[in-house]
Amino acid sequence: MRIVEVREMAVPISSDIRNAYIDFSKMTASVVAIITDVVRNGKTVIGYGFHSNGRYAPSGILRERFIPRLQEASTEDILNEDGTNFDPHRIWDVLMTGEKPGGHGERSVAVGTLDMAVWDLVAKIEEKPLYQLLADRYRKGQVDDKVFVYAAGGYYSPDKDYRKLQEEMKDYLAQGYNVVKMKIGGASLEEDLRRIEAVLEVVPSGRSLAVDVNGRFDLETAIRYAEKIEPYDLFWYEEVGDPLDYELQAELAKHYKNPMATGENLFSLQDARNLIRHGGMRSDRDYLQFDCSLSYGLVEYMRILDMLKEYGWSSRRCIPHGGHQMSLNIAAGLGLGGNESYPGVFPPFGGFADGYPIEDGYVGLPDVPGVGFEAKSDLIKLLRTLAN
Ligand SMILES: O=C([O-])CC(=O)C(=O)O
Ligand SMILES: [Mg+2]
Repeated sequence: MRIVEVREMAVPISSDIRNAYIDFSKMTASVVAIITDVVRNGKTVIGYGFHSNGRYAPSGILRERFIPRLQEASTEDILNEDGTNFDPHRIWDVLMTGEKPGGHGERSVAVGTLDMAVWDLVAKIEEKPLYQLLADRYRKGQVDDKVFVYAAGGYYSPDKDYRKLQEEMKDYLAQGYNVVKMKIGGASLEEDLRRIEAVLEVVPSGRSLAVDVNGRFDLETAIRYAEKIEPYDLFWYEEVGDPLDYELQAELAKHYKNPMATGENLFSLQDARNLIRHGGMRSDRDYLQFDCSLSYGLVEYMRILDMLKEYGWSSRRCIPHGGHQMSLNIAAGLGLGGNESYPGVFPPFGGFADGYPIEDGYVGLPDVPGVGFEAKSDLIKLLRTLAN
C-alpha cells in the first residue's frame, strides 16, 4: 500500500462579494488529490482535499515542502501498525517534520488541505463514510444522523439593496434553514442597523439571525454595536475584533450578554487554547468556529476537542467555519453542535451532498465511502480534473 502521486491545483473562488475586511475578487483555494495503488470496487482509491474560503491557495509551500515530505516518506512512517491503512496521525508527523512551533501562518492551511485528503483516503479504504469511521474509532459508533446547519451569506455586494438582502434571506429560509447569517462592520453603524432590521422583518425572530464582523472592530466600536444589537437577541455576534485580540473578546463579554462566536482565524491548538484561557468566552452560551481545513486538519482539531474537554467545554459548542463536508462529517461523527453552510456563495465548495435537502435547519449525510465528495456532483467534477 503506497502513495503513487500527490497533485495540487489552485482554483479561483472569486466573486464580487465583500465582508468588513476583504473582498473576494482575487480569492483562490488549493485542491489536492492523493493517488494510491489501493483498489476498492475495481477503482484506484484517491483522497481529495481542499481548504475553506478566506485564505489564498498555499500552492508554493504545498509543492515545495509538504507534498515532497509525504511522497518521500517511507511506508512504515505513513501506514498504521498492521499496514492495513494509512495513518493520519503518523502522516501529520511526517508533514510537520522540520517545522518549528508558533507562527502558524499559511502552513496550517497547507497541512489542513492534505489532512482532508488523507481522511478521505482512509475512510474510502475502510469503505465507510468518514462520519462512521470517526464515530467507530472515537465515539463508540454513535453517529448523529443529522447535523444543524445555518446559511451564511448576507455579504455586501454591488447593488445589493435592502430588498435584495431580504430576498436572499427568504430564499435560505425557503431552502429549509432556520438560522441565517449576514455581514456587518463594512458600513456605518446606522446603515448596518438598517440592514439588520431589514433582515429581521423577514426571519422568524432575532434568534434566526447571526451577524459577522470578520474581525473589523476595535473595542470601542465593538461595544457601541453590542449595545445597539443586544435588544435584537441575535443568534450570535461573530468575530468582532481581531482574532488574536483575546483581551478585546474578554472585555466585550462584559458588555454583551447574548451569544458570541469566534475562532475561524485561529489556526492551531495553542491559539485555540489561548482563546479559551484568555478570551472570556462563556461555555454556557458562546460558540467556537475553528475550521480544520485552515488549521492543520482533523488531527489537530481532535487535539483542540481534547483541550476543550479539559477546560470544561462541550464539543456541542463547536460550529465550525467553512461550510464544507469535512466539518459536516466531524460534526456527525464526533458530536459537534453543527456546521456552517454556504448555500449561495463559494461554488462548488458551498453546500452539501445532492439530494439531501435541509429540513427544519438540519441536514443528513450520504452513505458513501470517504468524506462524500462523490455525492456532490459539481464538486467531484472539479476534484476529478486533478486525478485525470
Ligand atoms: O467572509 C468570510 O471571510 C467568511 C466568514 O467569515 C464566515 O463564513 O464566517
Ligand atoms: Mg466569519
